[in-house]
Amino acid sequence: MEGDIKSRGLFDSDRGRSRVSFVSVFSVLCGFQQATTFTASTTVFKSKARKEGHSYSSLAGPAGQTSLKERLSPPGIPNRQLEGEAFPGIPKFPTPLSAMAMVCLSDFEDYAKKYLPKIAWDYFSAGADDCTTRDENILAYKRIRFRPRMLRDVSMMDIRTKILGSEISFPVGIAPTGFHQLAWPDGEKSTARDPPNAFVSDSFPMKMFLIPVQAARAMNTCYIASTYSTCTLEEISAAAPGGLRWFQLYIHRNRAASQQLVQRAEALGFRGLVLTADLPYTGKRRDDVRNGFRLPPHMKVKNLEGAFEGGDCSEYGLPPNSLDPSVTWNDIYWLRSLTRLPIIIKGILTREDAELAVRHGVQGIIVSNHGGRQLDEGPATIDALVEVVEAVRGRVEVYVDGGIRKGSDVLKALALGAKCVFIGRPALWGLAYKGEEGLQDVLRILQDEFRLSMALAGGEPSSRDSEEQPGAMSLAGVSCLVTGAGGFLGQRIVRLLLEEEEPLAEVRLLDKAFSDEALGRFEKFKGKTEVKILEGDIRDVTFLHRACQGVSLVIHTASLIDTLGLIEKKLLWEVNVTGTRLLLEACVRCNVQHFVYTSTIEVTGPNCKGDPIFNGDEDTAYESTSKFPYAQSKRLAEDSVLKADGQVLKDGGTLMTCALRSMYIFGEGCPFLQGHLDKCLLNKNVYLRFSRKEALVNPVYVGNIAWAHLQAAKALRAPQKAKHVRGKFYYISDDTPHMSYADLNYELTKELGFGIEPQLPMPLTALYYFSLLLELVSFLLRPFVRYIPSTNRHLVTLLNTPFTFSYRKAQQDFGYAPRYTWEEAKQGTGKWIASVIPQRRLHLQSSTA
Ligand SMILES: Cc1cc2nc3c(=O)[nH]c(=O)nc-3n(C[C@H](O)[C@H](O)[C@H](O)COP(=O)(O)O)c2cc1C
Ligand SMILES: CCCCCCC(=O)C(=O)O
Repeated sequence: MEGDIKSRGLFDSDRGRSRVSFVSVFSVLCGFQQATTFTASTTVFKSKARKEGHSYSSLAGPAGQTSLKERLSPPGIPNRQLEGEAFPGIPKFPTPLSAMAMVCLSDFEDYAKKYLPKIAWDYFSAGADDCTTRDENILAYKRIRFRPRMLRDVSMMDIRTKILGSEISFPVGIAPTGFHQLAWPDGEKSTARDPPNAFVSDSFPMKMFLIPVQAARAMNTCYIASTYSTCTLEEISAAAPGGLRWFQLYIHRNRAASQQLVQRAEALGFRGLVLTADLPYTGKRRDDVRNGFRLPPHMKVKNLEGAFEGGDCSEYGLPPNSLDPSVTWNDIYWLRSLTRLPIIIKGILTREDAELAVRHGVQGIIVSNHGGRQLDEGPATIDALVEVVEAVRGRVEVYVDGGIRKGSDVLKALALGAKCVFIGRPALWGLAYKGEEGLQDVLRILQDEFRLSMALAGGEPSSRDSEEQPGAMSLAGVSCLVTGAGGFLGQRIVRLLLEEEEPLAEVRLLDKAFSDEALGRFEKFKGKTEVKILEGDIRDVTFLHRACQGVSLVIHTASLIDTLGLIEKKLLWEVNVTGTRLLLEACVRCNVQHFVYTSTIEVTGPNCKGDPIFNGDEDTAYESTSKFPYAQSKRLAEDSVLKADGQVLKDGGTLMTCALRSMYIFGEGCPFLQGHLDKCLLNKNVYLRFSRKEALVNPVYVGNIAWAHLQAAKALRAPQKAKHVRGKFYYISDDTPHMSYADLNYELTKELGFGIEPQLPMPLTALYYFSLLLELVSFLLRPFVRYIPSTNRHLVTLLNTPFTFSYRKAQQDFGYAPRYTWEEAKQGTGKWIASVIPQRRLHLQSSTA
């Protein structure tokens, strides 16, 4: 059907716009500035002379099998002390080796430096040439300063994050490093074992930050296993089945060997493929040259055993020149043809390469300079991060490694846009200290420091950009299409868009038809923004195509709402599901980048068992069994919207979407409130009680849910926020007190002298079976007459199940905060109800006469 597009420039004057100023609840966490003095406490690389060290030969015993105690026990200290045994009569701690002595990561460094064989230490600590970049990685962090914020309730902080869809306990993973057996006999098996066995921190002062027990105990992090591991991939994955592992690949001249490695890793359950891009040749590490670095005979690059001919393993365990220096960007396509694993490229330092990485379809970027071991005098990674994050604009995840030695370094990296950081050498020092336990200690200290820094800085780095980047959270100059613009919510969204302090370029209002009242209301909010009215059908592809042309943001509220089963399922599907999918397709064709979908709490429930939820959130597990057509149609539509996130637009851009699951919406113009009011007027000004008092829900005021749409749209446009928001759904409630639906009607109007029935018309169970009976009657009559009962089981459950949700995640991720208080919402709505009473009475009189 051809849509009738009435495109009129409604408003041409900009006077009289009301002022909207948004004061973000979450604001800048971190900025950075140059420090005037360097405190350079990291002198370990330069000034500390080594006192003693093992000789290289002590690593390999007669049969290449020296025991752990022999290998790591420092001269003069009995081996048993390493196992925590006390000398007879001497207390177990403090000793220089007890975990209590290890306070920060440099303690582990000191330990490793002191007790590792010199050749191993030198290999681990090596940087290329003068080690300028290696040291700069650390110094650059010291030049960055926080702008701490106060009084922001940091009593509960959730430090979990997700990388490529997998949750990790805090944003630190283990970078790929070679030859872990040089640090600990079990080598990479110990490293792999660590993350899933991680800990719950009980060290002071972290108790006060403990997040809910289940989350804390199930801690996990990501380990990237190197091609140059001294254990096989099979051994590594068997050591910690189920742990989150990625595999790091160097491409060798023997491509078949590389291909086989990739496929082995995928089959073994590694969940990401990290291609290291910065090592076509090995950088010049002077100490390795001086030491004539070779692996001891009992250690091998086990994953590549047999891949190369000849016994010369003089270049880091493999024959010289076995790496392929001819690798190019096109090899990403080759890798893509070998595996379905997400590809993460490691070693990116410039915006140009970041753009190429995105264009070649990688899923993640690790900003890295290989710990300063490759090109010397390139940038510190934390400095390069800023440039890469800007270039990537939220299209793929960005991580960083190099120089992270403190929890506050992690916070800085996150504040500057990294999704997660990786540690290289510190993990090796932990291993050298006590194998997997030592690595756990390193992670625990880093985690505690991170949490403490975050609390002291005043909150989460994800929220840093709202004040920091002027314009980042704005719709200035945007062309926006609002579907369902003539509806109760749509109208309010349009009003807020037109009231934006920084005007949009254009707002297109799409609906099947607009009432004159609605058009009149829009007129009131006229401003600088051009407004176009588009009347047509959401199922009309041509109409949608024209509506989306030249638009960069779509707010899709159009939907048929049906709690009674009044609407034919086919029509409900066509509008709610097919209409949404057609609109998404039109967005892809017309290069619309941002899409906000109005979903509903009914997508979640309540389910037919009436399982309650109190103060739930996006992570609350719930069996959503409702087959009610409206709920189902919204669930499918929401699913399509969230799955569309990341779709490539016709011009090569990316579609970014999110969905807002709205609570029941009340406010001026609410059709449901009007329906209840009519019944109340007919019942001698007493509201019917259709929900029991205990069935607490938290409805949302229309001004607040409309505001959430604008906030979500702004967040999708701001790269720092978009990465958190894209592809996600959010519950949107506000500070309306929790009460039953029936009590809401009463609360809004009690000042007008209305009352409410004290009880349900019959006990809840009876009401439920009565509804079932009516449904049966309706079913039996269907061949003869269409009878829609006034109640049904779904409605009884919906109205009588406690179901409340917090808006905390929306607040965290995109700074949503209700714009109107409950008092304001109540007053505005109450006034509106009062204003419509006379005309409703007249209407009722005439229709009952
Ligand atoms: C001893 C050592 C071995 C390394 N081996 C690898 C490797 O096999 N593959 C790789 O991609 N990066 C390797 N790297 C680089 C690390 O993945 C990481 O980029 C670097 O260590 C981060 O710096 P940091 O040590 O300051 O944390 C190695 C680094 C070190 C120190
Ligand atoms: C021939 C390349 C050897 C690399 C060994 C591991 C590594 O990346 C490193 O930096 O060391």
